[in-house]
Amino acid sequence: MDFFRLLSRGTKLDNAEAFTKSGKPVEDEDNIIRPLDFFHTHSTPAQEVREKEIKRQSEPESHVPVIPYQKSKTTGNDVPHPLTTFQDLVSRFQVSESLVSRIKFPAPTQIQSEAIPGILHDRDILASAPTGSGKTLAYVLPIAHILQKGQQGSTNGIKALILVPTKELATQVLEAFTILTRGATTFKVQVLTKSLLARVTSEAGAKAGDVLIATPLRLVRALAVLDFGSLRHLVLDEADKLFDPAFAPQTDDILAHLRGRTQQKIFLSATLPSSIETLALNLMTAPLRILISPGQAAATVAQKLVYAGSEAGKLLAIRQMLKTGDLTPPVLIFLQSIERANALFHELVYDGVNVDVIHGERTETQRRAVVERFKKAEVWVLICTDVFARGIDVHGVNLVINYDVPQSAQAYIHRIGRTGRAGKQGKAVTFFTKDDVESVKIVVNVMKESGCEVQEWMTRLGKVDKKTKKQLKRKPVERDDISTQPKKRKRKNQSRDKDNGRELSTKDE
Ligand SMILES: Nc1ncnc2c1ncn2[C@@H]1O[C@H](COP(=O)(O)OP(=O)(O)OP(=O)(O)O)[C@@H](O)[C@H]1O
Repeated sequence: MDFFRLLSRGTKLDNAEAFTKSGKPVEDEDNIIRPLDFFHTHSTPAQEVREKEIKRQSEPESHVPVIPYQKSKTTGNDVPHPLTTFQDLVSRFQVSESLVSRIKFPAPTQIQSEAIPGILHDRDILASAPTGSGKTLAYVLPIAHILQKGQQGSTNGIKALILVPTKELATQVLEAFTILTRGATTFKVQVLTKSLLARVTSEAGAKAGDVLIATPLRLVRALAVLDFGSLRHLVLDEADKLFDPAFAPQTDDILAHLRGRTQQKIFLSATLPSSIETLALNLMTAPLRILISPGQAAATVAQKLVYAGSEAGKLLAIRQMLKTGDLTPPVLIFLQSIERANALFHELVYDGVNVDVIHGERTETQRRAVVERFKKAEVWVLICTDVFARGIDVHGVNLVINYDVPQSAQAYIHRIGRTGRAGKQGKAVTFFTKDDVESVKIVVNVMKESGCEVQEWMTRLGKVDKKTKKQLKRKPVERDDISTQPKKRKRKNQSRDKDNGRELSTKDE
C-alpha cells in the first residue's frame, strides 16, 4: 500500500533503530517499533525528575509564565477594547481591588483580554481558544465581579448556570471560583452533586446556590424543581462536547427549559466545528465571536507520531520508555475504550509502574480519588479514556501518549492539550499501526495546521473524506487484544473490572 511505502521511507530517513517485539534490531518493516528520539534529550532517573517537578509546582507566583499571544480575530458589533492588564479592570469596570489582588497571574491571556470586557459589557460570547489558555478565568472573573457587586439584586434563585461535560471539570470550575473569591464572597457557588440533586428534588425550597455548576445528565433531572427565575448568565464550557450525541438530548432540553430567561450566553471551547458555531450563533443575540488559533492544537505541545507496527509494538514501546527513564511523570495515556484502558492498566501494574486508571465505569468516589492522587503526584502514569480529555488542568503533565489514535481532530486536540498548558512546554506522542491508515491522516492534518514540522511522507497522505470521518467518530478501529497475561489472571482482572462497573450502576449517577 502506498501509505506504508511512504511511511517506511520516512521512518528510514529518521535514522532510528528498529526493534522486534523481542527487543532485537531488525530490518523488517512489520512489527517494528522505533525509539522515540525526542525523549532521548534527557534521561534523568524518574525519582529525580519527580522531585524536580514537585519543586517546580511550588515555585513562587512570579515564575508563572506569560502565555504568548497567537493569531486571533474578534468580530461583532462594537467590539470592546481588549484588556491590557488585570489592573485595568479596576479603572475601566470598577472591579474591586480585592478581587483583582487574588489573581495570581502577571497578565491576562489573549482569551481573557478579549472575553472579559465583552462579558462585563453584557455581550453574548462565542469563543474558541487553545487548550490551556485560561478560558475558565475568562468567564469566572467577570461573573464573580458581577455577582459580588450585587448587580443581581438579592433574589434566591440561580443567577449563573455553568454546564460542563464531566464531574471532574465541574469540580475544577468550583475551585476557580473558590480561589478568586475566598473569604470575601457574597454569593454561593455549588456543584450539582448527587447529594445536592437529592436535596433539591426532595426538600421544598432547598437552594442550589447563586452559581450552579452541572453536567447535563444530572441537571436535566432537576430542571423542574430548580429556580431559574433570576438567571442572568449561561455558560457552556466545552460547548461542542455538550452538543455531541452523548449530551445533545439533555443539552437541548436544558436550553429549551431556559429559553427566554437567560440574559447572557457564553459558549467556549478549544474546538468549535462550523456546525456548532452556526447552532450557537442562532441561540445568541449580537454576539462577540472570538477566534484564537481556531482548530489548532496548543503551540506549546511538541507533537510526534510513532509507527508501532502492531498492538504488541505499542506495549513494547511503553516498556522501552519505562526502561530508559523516558516516561517522565506525570504522564497521561489515552485509549479508545474502557476495556482497553483496563487491560493496559493491568499490564503496567504487573510491571510495577506507579499507575492508575480513570474512565466512565469507575465510581464517582474512585474518580475523585484518582484525580487527587494524580494531582498530588502519588500516581505517576494515569491511563484514561476520553472522559479525561476535556478541560482537565493538572499542573505540569509532561507527556500525553495516544496509545490509540483518537477518533476525531477535536478528540486529538483536547487529549494532547492536557500538556503544554499555561505557556509551559509539553510533549505528545501518538502511536499508530496499519489499522490506523485513515485516522492517522486526521492527526497529521492537525499537526500541519498547528505549524508542526511534518515529515515528507506525512505531507503526501491527503485528507480523510467526510464519510470516513463520520464513520471513524461513530465506530472506533477494531484492535487486537492488549493483554499478554495468562488466561486465568486475565479472567480474574476482567471480573474485578466488571465488579467496578456494577458498583457504578448502583452507586453512581
Ligand atoms: N493569565 C494567566 N496567566 C498564566 N496562567 C493562567 C492565566 N489564567 C489562567 N492560567 C492558568 O492556565 C491554566 C489553564 O487554564 P484553563 O484550565 O482555564 O485553560 P482552558 O483554556 O480552559 O483549557 P481547556 O481548553 O483545556 O479547558 C490553569 O492552570 C490556569 O490557572
